[in-house]
Parts: sequence; structure tokens; C-alpha cells
Amino acid sequence: MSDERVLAGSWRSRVLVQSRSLGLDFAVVQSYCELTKPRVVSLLIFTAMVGMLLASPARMADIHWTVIFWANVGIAFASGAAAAINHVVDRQIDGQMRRTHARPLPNDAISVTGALVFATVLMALSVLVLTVFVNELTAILTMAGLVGYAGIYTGFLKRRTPQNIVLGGAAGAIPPVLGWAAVTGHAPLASWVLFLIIFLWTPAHFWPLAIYRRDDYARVGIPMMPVTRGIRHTSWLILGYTVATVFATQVPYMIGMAGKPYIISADILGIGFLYHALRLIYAPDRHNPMRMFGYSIAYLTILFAALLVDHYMVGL
Ligand code: HEM
Ligand SMILES: CC(C)=CCC/C(C)=C/CC/C(C)=C/COP(=O)(O)OP(=O)(O)O
Repeated sequence: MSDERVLAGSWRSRVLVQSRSLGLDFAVVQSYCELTKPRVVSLLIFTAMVGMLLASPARMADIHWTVIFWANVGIAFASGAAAAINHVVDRQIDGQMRRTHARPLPNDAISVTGALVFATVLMALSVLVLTVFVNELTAILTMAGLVGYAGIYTGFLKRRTPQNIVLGGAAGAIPPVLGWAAVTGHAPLASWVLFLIIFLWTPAHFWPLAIYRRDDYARVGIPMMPVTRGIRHTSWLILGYTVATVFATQVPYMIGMAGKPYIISADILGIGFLYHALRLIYAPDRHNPMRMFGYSIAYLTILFAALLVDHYMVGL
């Protein structure tokens, strides 16, 4: 007699069945969560949050925490919706690339209809939350980010031009502007300085990964820069964007938006970023591109954390 039948009818069988059904539900929930690219969205939200806090009064008691809370919810829902649409549009190429073949759609863990309904619900909730609890400017700019990434980058540029991520990067760079708009109702120059930093950082973030995965992109016919112009040319472009990013990170200090703690951190981080970019050119090694990709994420996270720390440090 099988274990299942011995257990049948007993409390242990009910626990077994329940945990299995819970296990199944958990797997589905996990797949929907994966559709939203949660780790990417966490960093997007962090950059939005930095925008919100820089735009807020320095005294904690004067900060509009309720607005900040709803703005983060709305921006996270829109980013998650954009990422889910990206999964739907890219499901065929994702299924053929080593890095992405196990994603929920190529894996049949979720249906296309399920993913589209999920994205629509997230998008609708985002518009609702942002217009009701935040303001219209934030709602409009957030939807522009969603259309920029899910529609223009994923649906159009990605398959057509090696400049895809340079132009598509604008969508990923918008969160600090959203943060500023949420708190003040405006999008002043200071917020666009942070936009510029992320915009210039994006090619130096993504192209190293595209170098490492060049064969995959070539096989599925996506014209990423290393596929169309080769690794050496792309490495020089990465160096150019890295230099431009480091220059852009000087601007917050130059215009008095940030002080010494920020600029010291930015320059130390910048030296590391330049080192990684130079290494791609002068010490080509199979693993260096992924080292730079990993560094790019730490770089942006610590840079924005430094802006925040600087904002709350008085008298330096
Ligand atoms: C067009 C612009 C961008 C492109 C093409 C791009 C591309 C990528 C790719 C292909 C990955 C690997 C994902 C994976 O293996 O699942 C990745 C990871 C990541 N990206 Fe980007 N990215 C862009 C913009 C951004 C922006 C604006 C941010 C945040 C501000 C960001 C944050 C991250 C983070 C945190 C990861 C690591 C995710 C993980 O650990 O799985 N990216 N990016
Ligand atoms: C404010 C707002 C709504 C912004 C949305 C922006 C957003 C979700 C940006 C994500 C950037 C990203 C992970 C690009 C990779 O796409 P890919 O298709 O090249 O990479 P993949 O092959 O890993 O899917």
C-alpha cells in the first residue's frame, strides 16, 4: 500500500494535501512576482525615493510620508506592469536565450492572458493611486516611463537598432523625476540632473552584460551593440559613457545640490567605474564584463545612498 493511502483520511494526509496545494499556490505567486523584475524595480524605487527625500524638507516631522508611500506604490506598480509586458512581448526570444529561458512565460508557468491581465490590473491601480493620492504630473510621467520601456524600447527599439538601450534608458532614468514631482508637483532642473546620471549610466550598466551574452543576442537576432559593432567598439563606447557618467555625477556638487560627503563618495565610486571600463579594453578577460555589470549596480545604489546621506549631514 502506498504512503498516500496509509495517510488517507488522517490529519497527516490533510496537512500533506494542504501543503502541496500551498506549495503550488506559492509557485504561481512566485512566478507572477518574477514577472515584475523585483530586483530591478527595487533599485528604480530607491532612486525615486532619493528624489522624494531630496525634494522634501530636511526635518523628518515635516515630510509628507503618506504622499511618499502612495507614490512608491504607484511607481512600483507601473514599473512591475512594464516589466510584465516586456515578458509577454519577449517571450519567444527569452525562451531561446540561456539567461532568460527559465522565465515564467517560456516555461509555461503563467499564460499570456494571465500575464496581460496582471499587467493591466497593476497599471490601472498605479494610475488610480497616483492620480488620487499623489498628483497628475506624477501619474503622466510614470505612464510615460511605462510606455517608454514596455512600448518604445521593448516593442520597437530593441529589435531595430543597436542604440536601443541608449534611447530606452530614458524610461529607466525617470524615477528621480517622478519622486520630485510626487512631493512638489514640479520637475525642476535638480531632478533632471539625477535623470541625466542614470541615463548616461545605462549603457555602461547594460553593454558589459551584452558583451558577455553576445552569442545569445546574435542567435535570436537582437542587434545589441556588441553584435552589430563588435566587442572592442562596444568597450570603447562603454568607456565613453562611463567618463560621461562620472562627469555628470560632479554636477550635483557644482550646482550646490550636494556637498562634500557626496562628491568624495561619487569620485571614489567613479574611479572604480573607470577602472572597470578600462579593464574591458586593456585586459580583456571573459569574466571582466560581468564584473563591470555587477559593479554598475553597486555603483548606482551607493551613489544615490551618498546623495541621501549627504542631504541629512549638516555642517560638513
Ligand atoms: C534600458 C535600460 C536598461 C537595460 C537594457 C537593462 C538591462 C538589464 C539586464 C539585461 C539585466 C539582467 C537581468 C536578469 O538577468 O534578469 C539587468 C539587471 C539589473 N538592472 Fe538593468 N537595465 C536597464 C536599466 C536599469 C535601471 C534604470 C536600473 C535601476 C535604476 C537597473 C537596475 C538593475 C538591477 C538592480 C539589476 C540586477 C537584477 C538582478 O539581480 O537580477 N537597470 N539590467
Ligand atoms: C517608471 C517606469 C514605469 C519605468 C519602467 C522602467 C523599467 C521597468 C526598466 C527596466 C529596465 C530593464 C530591466 C531593462 C531590461 O530589459 P531587456 O528586455 O533588455 O532585458 P531582459 O532581456 O532581461 O528582459
